[in-house]
Formats: sequence, C-alpha cells, structure tokens
Amino acid sequence: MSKIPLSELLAHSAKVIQQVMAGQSLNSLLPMVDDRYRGGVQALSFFGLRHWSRGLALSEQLLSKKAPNPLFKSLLVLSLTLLSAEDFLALEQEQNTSATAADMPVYDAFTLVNEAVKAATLNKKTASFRGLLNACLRRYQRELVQLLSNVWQQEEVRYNFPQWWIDKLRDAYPQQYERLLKAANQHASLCLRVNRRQGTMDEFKQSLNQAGIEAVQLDEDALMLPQAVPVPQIPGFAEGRFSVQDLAAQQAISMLSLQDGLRVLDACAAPGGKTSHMLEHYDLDMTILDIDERRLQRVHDNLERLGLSKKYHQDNDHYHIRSLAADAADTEAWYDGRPFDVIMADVPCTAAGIVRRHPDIKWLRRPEDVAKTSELQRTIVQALWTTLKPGGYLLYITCSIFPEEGELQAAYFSEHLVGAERLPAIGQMLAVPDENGEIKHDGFFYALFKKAN
Ligand SMILES: C[S@@+](CC[C@H](N)C(=O)[O-])C[C@H]1O[C@@H](n2cnc3c(N)ncnc32)[C@H](O)[C@@H]1O
Repeated sequence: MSKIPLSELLAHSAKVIQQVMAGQSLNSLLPMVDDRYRGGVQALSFFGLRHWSRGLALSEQLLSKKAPNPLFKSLLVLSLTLLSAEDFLALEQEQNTSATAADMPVYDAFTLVNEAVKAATLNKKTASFRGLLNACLRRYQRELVQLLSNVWQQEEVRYNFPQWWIDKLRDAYPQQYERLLKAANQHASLCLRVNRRQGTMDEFKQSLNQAGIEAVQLDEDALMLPQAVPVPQIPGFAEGRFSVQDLAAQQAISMLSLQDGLRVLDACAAPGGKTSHMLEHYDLDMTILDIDERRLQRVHDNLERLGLSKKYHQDNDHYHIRSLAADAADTEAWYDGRPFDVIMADVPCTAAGIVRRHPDIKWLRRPEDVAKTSELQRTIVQALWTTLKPGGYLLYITCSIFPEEGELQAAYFSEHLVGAERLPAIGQMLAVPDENGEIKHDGFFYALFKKAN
C-alpha cells in the first residue's frame, strides 16, 4: 500500500463504498478495481464499512445540510471514520467496552486530512466541495471530544451496526448480542481445508512450515493461518492441495452419514465448497444443482483444480457427477424421479453469520429481507423433501444467525415436512471469542432431518 498515494486509495475506496451503499456487493466491485489499488482499497473499504456508523453520525453533526452528492458523502464519511479511529478506540477503552483495533489503518491526522482533500480533487463530483470537506475534517479535529461524546450516545455508533440488526440480535440473544456484534466487526483469519485426496494434513503442514507460513490445526481437515497470506502464495493452491473454507462450513459433512456409492444431491451447490469436501472424502453419485449457471461453472473449476472431476476417477464405478442449472424449488424442471439418499440444502440466506468476512452485508440487507429469504428457504426445502428417499437425510444449512433462518425455521420444518424426524446436529454456531479470546469460525446453522421409511 505504501507506494500508492493515500489520496488515490481514498478516492477509489470512497467510490467503491458509495456503490455498496447503492446496493452492490464488495465481491462484485473489488475485482473491477485496478490491480495496483486493489489491496489498499480492500483494506480501506473493509475498515470503512465496519466502522461506517461512526463516520456517518459524525458527518451528520458536521454538515448543516444534506451532503451535496453521494460520492462526496462517501469520501467525507470514510475520512471521518479513519480520522476518528484512534480517538474512538480511546473512548471505548475509557468506557471499558472491549475495543477492536487489529485492522485499524493508522495515519497521522495531518496527513489524513491533506490526503482526503487531495482525494476530493481527483473527481469532478467532489473537486468543487473540497473546501467543505476540509472544513468538516478540521472542525472534527477541533471539537472531537464533544462530537464523539455526542455520537457515543447512539447504539448504532457504539456497535457499528444498523439499529434493526442490533435490535434483532438483542431479542434473539439477550446475553450474547454485545459480544456477537463486537466480534462481527473484527478481522477474520484465513481458514483452509486440506484436500485429503492430494496428501495428508501432516504433509501439508510441513509444506507450510517450509514456506514460513504459521498454521494452527483446528480439526481433522481445517487449518487456520493467524497471519494473512495471499492465497496464491500458499504452496499447493494450483495443485489443489487445499481450499479456502471456514471451519463452520467444514462441519457439514460430519453430520451426514455418508458412504461410498450414495446418491447425493447438493441442491444449492455453488461455488462448490461443500460439494468438494464431500467428494474429497467419499466416492459419491453426486448431483450438483444451482440456479446460477455462472456460479455453477465455479463449482466445475473448483472440482477440476482439486482433482475431483469425473475424468480423474474414470475407473471408479461409485464416482459420478451430474450438474444442473435450475431452481431447486422447481422439481419439474430438473428432477428425474430417482430419489436421493442424502440432500444437502445449503440454501440462500441473509449471510448474517459471515459479516466479519463480508462487512458490506450489514449495509446491503434490509429488515424485510429476513422474512423474504426465510420464505424462499421454505419453498426450496419443501420441494427438495419430495425428492428424498424414505429413510434418507436432509441437512438444512444457512450461514445466518437470525432465528428465522435457523432455529425457528428448523421448528417449522419439523412440523411441516411430512414424515420428518429432527435428528441431533450442531444447531446454531455463533462467531464469538472462545476462552482464549479467539474467534475460530463464522456463524452457521445446521439442522438434520430424516424421512420416515
Ligand atoms: C450459500 S450459497 C451455497 C454455498 C455452497 N453450498 C458452498 O458450500 O460453496 C447458496 C447458493 O444457492 C444458490 N441458489 C439460490 N436460489 C436457488 C434456488 N432457488 N435453487 C437452487 N440454487 C439456488 C445460489 O446461486 C448460491 O450459489
């Protein structure tokens, strides 16, 4: 980041965040950023989005009327978020609330204000308002004690989440919501899954060790890298020796009684994280379904890289792969009438459990999305249930921590899926620090159902 002027990074980041606020995901925006800027823009956007509420509240105190345009607003809020970071941390420590500083970009205030004003000159939508930007930032510096004490009164600022999200978590987890919210604004370490078809865990750990990469083994297949390393620089990526997958997502196969030869449906499969995990362990007759044809291609790319495509298993009679781009709920469009032994239903959800890795999610979601996705999940699972063999298993999965997509949904399925017996499974996983203060996984929900014979 050091060689590129901060002003340019701020200008690009403000643009990216403005587009997020208009409804686009960071995943779709970051790949379009010029290679030279991408790392820096990602770091600034992650930090900006995690702490947006504070910058926004400060900007509302500093502007006497509405911001002249969305790009200016984005640049001002981002600059204030950065400028107030250390002061806010000190305030948090004073108030004894556990502060989160790990990902904080540290710039001295003088440089930051100058660079922000320079950033304003780089775009014609902001150039004529650079005086206003300068005035707001300098007033923040003069009045920061009073301004921070004003915005501290707002829960949205203290937790850096939209109020509806805070209220929902407080209702669902009265004892834990504060820990959950704080944890969700922290940096998430990279978690890898070792491909056991390409070597053992010990061999892989050894290759990391030789490359000077520190790794902590979390379970049979999972390793966490405490220090960030760009994925292509980790030895064995191109050769398919590992995948990037959170520990919570890696739990899925432990709940399914899989064995070679079973007819399995991965109903919402893309990009294939769980499909490939199943195929790394078992020789399956696998049907891969996803509504999105382009995302389905990513499943094939991943299977190819991991050596899991059928062509690598030609002589294996148990190993079959069939893929279909279709709406899982529309069984007439894709179901051939041969029921499945096992169905994995990793359904679309609000993704409220993975905000650490996708800080844009809390700004992209609207309160009404929860009921909408919950309804969609019901439609999909009820349709899938008709394609399950008597005696077969369906694993319902979301990366959410909202009960409507978790426990309440599982209770609904227990009642409404004909012949469903709910079996013991992990249930709700929450991303909160363990006894050592470490957050080891994302927020996920699992419920397992067996269909009566
Ligand atoms: C949570 S992601 C699945 C992640 C995947 N199982 C993995 O582990 O990599 C949900 C997927 O559901 C797909 N999807 C959404 N609506 C669908 C539908 N009606 N039918 C089938 N797939 C759907 C999305 O395209 C998306 O790829």
